Order: sequence, then C-alpha cells, then structure tokens
Amino acid sequence: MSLLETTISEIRKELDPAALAAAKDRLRNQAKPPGSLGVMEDISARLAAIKGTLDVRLTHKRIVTCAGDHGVVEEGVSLFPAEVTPQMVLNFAGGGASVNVIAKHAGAEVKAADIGVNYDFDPALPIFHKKVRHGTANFTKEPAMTRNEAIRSIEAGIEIVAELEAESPVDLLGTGDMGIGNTTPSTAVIAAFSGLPVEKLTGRGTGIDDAALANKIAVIQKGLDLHMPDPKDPLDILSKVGGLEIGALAGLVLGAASRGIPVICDGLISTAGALIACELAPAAKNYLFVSHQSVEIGHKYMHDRLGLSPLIDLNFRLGEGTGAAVCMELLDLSTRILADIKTFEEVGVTNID
Ligand SMILES: O=C(O)c1ccc[n+]([C@@H]2O[C@H](COP(=O)([O-])O)[C@@H](O)[C@H]2O)c1
Ligand SMILES: Cc1cc2nc[nH]c2cc1C
Repeated sequence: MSLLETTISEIRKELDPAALAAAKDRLRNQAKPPGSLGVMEDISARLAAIKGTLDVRLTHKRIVTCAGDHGVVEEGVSLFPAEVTPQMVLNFAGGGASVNVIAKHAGAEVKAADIGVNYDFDPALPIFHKKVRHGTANFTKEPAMTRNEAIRSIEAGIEIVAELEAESPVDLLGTGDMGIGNTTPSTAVIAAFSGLPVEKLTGRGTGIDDAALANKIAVIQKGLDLHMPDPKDPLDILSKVGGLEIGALAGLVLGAASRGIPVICDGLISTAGALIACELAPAAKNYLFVSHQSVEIGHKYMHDRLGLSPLIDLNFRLGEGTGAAVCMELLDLSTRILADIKTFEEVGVTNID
C-alpha cells in the first residue's frame, strides 16, 4: 500500500464514544444553563472525544504553512507577482510574517514548507524541504500536475506530520498556505466538486479589480472546460486544476487524523486542502475544525460541503495560517471550560429536575 492509502486506512472511523458521553454529561451538569457556552461546549466535547479525556491539554501547538507556485499566474489572476511566494517563505523562516506574530501570541510554533515553490531554497533554511516540482503548469493549457505528483504532494503533508511528531508531541495542528495565484486553483477545486457556477465562487484574492475578476472567472472556467475533472475523484481534481501546496494541506489533515491529532484549517486555500482530505477519507472530518470565514466568497461553499461552521469572521483574507492561529486560543479555552467549570453538585447551586 502507498503512504496515502495506509494513512487513510489508519484513520479511526469513530471518536471515543465513552469520552464523548462523559463530556456531554459533565457539560450538562455544570452550574450554568444547559448549552449556554454554545459552540465552545461542542468544541470541548469533540476535543475530549478525540483525545479520550475530559482534561485535554493543548500544550504543543504547531502551524505548518505550505507554499507553492502556480503556472496560471501568467494569465493575470493575481495582483502580485509570483516572486512574492519565495520571498514570503523566507519571511516565515525569519519570523517576521503575520502568521509568526499571531502564532507566537497563541503559543504556537510556525514552520513553512516548500511543496512547489519555483525557487531553490538553501537546504539549510529551517523549513520543510518537500518540493515536488517548481510550481504547477498553467491549467488553462495543460493539467496543473500529474496524478502521481498530486499523490506525492499529499504524501509530503503526511510526512510533515510524522516529522513534527518525531520532534515533539503535537497536541493541535494548524494549517496555512502561501502561494501567489492560489485562490484560483482553490476556487477551481470547489467549483469542480460542487458544480456551482464559477462566478458564484470566485473572489478577489489579494485584491484584484473588476476587470481582473472577470478574467479570473474566465480562466477558471477555461481550465474546468478543458480538463473536465471528475467530481467524484479528488485526485483528478487536485492534479488537473489544483496546487501543490493544496495537496500538502490535504496531507496535513490526513496525517493529523491518522495520528489522532486535532487539526484546524485556515482560509480558502487550506480549506480546499481539507476538502480534498475529507473527500478522500470522510472520517478525517471528525478531527477537523475550520477556523474562520474568509472574505473569499467561495469559502462558504467549502464549509457547506464539509458540513462544518467557521468559528469566527474577522474579514481576514490573508492565509498563512493566520485565522487558524487566532482560533487556537479558542480551542485551548474550550478545553478549560469542560475541565474546570464546576458542576451544580460541586458548588451547591440548585439545578432544575
Ligand atoms: O486564506 C484566504 O482565504 C486567502 C484569501 C485571499 C488571499 N490569500 C493569500 O493570498 C495569496 C493568493 O491570492 P491571489 O490573489 O494571488 O490568488 C496566497 O498567498 C494566499 O495565502 C488567502
Ligand atoms: C505580501 C503578501 C503576503 C501574503 N501572505 C499570504 N499571502 C500573501 C500575499 C502577499 C502579496
């Protein structure tokens, strides 16, 4: 079996039912109206079921920011030039990017990963060196990558989780992305899965104007018309209109789920990866939290398809793992709600019958 097949086969179909029942029982008996801490109660119960304990400790938090370049950028789909991708990878490694700052505050460690950047980094640079190829092909002309490269990009993400765990235990994993042009393949991915009209799904990415947006819609449509990816085959979609970092982002979710690690995905691009993971292995969804609602209009349709609701909406449209980093604090706090709020009985408050 390949690493991808083994990983999928290792994902438990169901979370710990006894821990889930005990968590729900404790939440119901805590001195507060039932359900009054809303979504945080749901988060805390799911984390308890993932970890098999009511006293979950999210001590070691890691974020992996997967980077790749996109041949389709030559079609004028982004406001920024492709050279920004490697420049930002160097920025992540130097600790000066947005995700580094937010993650530091959240107590999470960030590491970038080169999955398909069109630049040769110094092997000594402290990133994950997992290059599958130097950027995708322009999908308006040929498939973004081969099916084998798509599998290798996913396996790169799976390997990264194993390598993180070899360094130290991972209690919570956040996913993030960097890649000029990558809102285009991410939108193509949700369009291919859902069959929804491309204009309903396409946003402005880094901030393109109306004319560039119309062109971006036409570019995505052209790629879909040319390759007609099979909506039932996530690897076909990833290889024909996807991205190398999107594959690795799927691999991070699969790798985390197979190891019983909760994983929180970020914006449009990370969620495209998470969607591919959950289409390949539906049980991975048990381990997945979606952090925030991106400004990108296609993001909502990814959440709908996953059947998961974002925790916050701060009008973010940055990527990198910034939304995931913000929400790590919410997940951490949720664990304390379940473990530390006392029950009616413990504090002598009158409960209803
Ligand atoms: O995460 C998001 O929802 C998101 C929305 C818009 C833009 N981005 C980031 O901006 C870049 C992609 O934008 P674009 O316009 O080049 O496709 C890429 O580096 C992403 O991390 C990210
Ligand atoms: C500067 C810059 C930083 C980013 N981080 C994620 N996507 C980005 C796109 C740009 C252009």
